[in-house]
Amino acid sequence: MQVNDDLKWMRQALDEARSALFLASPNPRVGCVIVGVDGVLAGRGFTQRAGGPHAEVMALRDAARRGCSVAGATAYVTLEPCSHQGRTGPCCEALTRAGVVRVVASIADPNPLVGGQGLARLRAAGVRVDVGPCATDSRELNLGFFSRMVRKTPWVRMKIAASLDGATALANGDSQWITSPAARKDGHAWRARACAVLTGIGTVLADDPRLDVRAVETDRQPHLVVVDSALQTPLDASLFIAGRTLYIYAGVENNEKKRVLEERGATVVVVPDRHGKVDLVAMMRDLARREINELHVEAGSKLNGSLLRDGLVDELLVYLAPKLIGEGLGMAQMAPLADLSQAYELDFNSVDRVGEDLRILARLLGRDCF
Ligand SMILES: NC(=O)C1=CN([C@@H]2O[C@H](COP(=O)(O)OP(=O)(O)OC[C@H]3O[C@@H](n4cnc5c(N)ncnc54)[C@H](OP(=O)(O)O)[C@@H]3O)[C@@H](O)[C@H]2O)C=CC1
Ligand SMILES: Nc1c(N[C@@H]2O[C@H](COP(=O)(O)O)[C@@H](O)[C@H]2O)[nH]c(=O)[nH]c1=O
Repeated sequence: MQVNDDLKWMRQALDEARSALFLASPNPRVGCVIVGVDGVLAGRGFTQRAGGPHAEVMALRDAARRGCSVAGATAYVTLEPCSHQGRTGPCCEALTRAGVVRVVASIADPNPLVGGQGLARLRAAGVRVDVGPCATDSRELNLGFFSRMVRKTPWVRMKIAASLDGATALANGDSQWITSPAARKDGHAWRARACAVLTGIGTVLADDPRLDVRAVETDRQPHLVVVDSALQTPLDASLFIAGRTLYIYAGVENNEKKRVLEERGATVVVVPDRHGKVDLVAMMRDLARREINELHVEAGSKLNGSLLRDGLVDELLVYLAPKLIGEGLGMAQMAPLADLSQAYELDFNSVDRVGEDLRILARLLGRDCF
């Protein structure tokens, strides 16, 4: 009976966590539900913007607002409560101080600053602790955070808009638009959940894109990352948007260009590979240090091909329009394979219709095993 109740309440806590999808980054999306001794919901909440209250504190505040007692209550939290003084106070203390006697956590926190200590502190304070319900869902919702904490690189999702025959642009570079407004709006929702959007200088020069979130409501814009070896980003490019964090990764030192781009508001990071291009592996590590959990790639076929070659892509988000374009630019430029055993293997996670287009979410095999 208790197992069923635990699942029921943890699913509600997960619903709370999903409300933080666009908001919590770079913190994990966490939800909390507090159930009183009478078995009735006392309070619920989810992680706010970075620096704001965590889910547990929001749920305690909600209970206070409703006038519900939490003495003797059980708290369901989708991630181990934090035990450290970060931008906010430790949540395990807030729970014990409020009189919570049992905490059910979906999964332990992969953050080395927390890693089991939150649960240990709760137990030391006499709180009964259980771990496990809905662990897969909680981790999946925070794959970017888990990836950054465990692998020290972001979770990389490559978005591609293509015709049914796999073209992402005409041979002359024109690509606007291949997919329908509904699919493009859906793409904005995927941008919104990411910590950062990444593109290449080829796309910047061809499209002069903004790569921000406009088609869906959000309180937080993802950062933008441009891969631009020779710092060719034009100073009047549309991607310079006041207030947005912009990183430009270069492959060569050029102090004069760096200075003018930084005056324009960008942060220039030089990570050269052997050819004077951007070292994409070093860039990913650097992005993780800058607290990028989920990275949403919207680049052309050259950069897409290099990211795949370097083993940096975790999943593809492909929109397929019911159009045939014929000769054009492909999804990802790759060296010819010698035989089919070298093909990248993926799993189709989901296939949905969005407007008149198809949306395919496909994960490279084994990428989520960390
Ligand atoms: N339909 C769709 O989903 C999309 C279509 N497009 C289309 O794609 C076209 C642009 O494609 P493309 O020219 O391939 O542009 P990319 O966005 O792939 O940028 C490629 C450039 O990135 C730079 N770069 C730096 N380091 C690396 C590296 N390690 N590996 C690879 N590239 C690196 C290179 O320029 P440098 O050496 O100068 O730094 C390279 O030319 C446009 O026509 C655009 O409309 C673009 C995005 C999405
Ligand atoms: N052509 C194409 C896409 N192209 C992507 O959208 C970028 C433009 O973004 P923005 O300037 O923010 O509107 C462009 O540079 C490229 O990365 N996306 C799609 O969903 N469908 C499409 O058919």
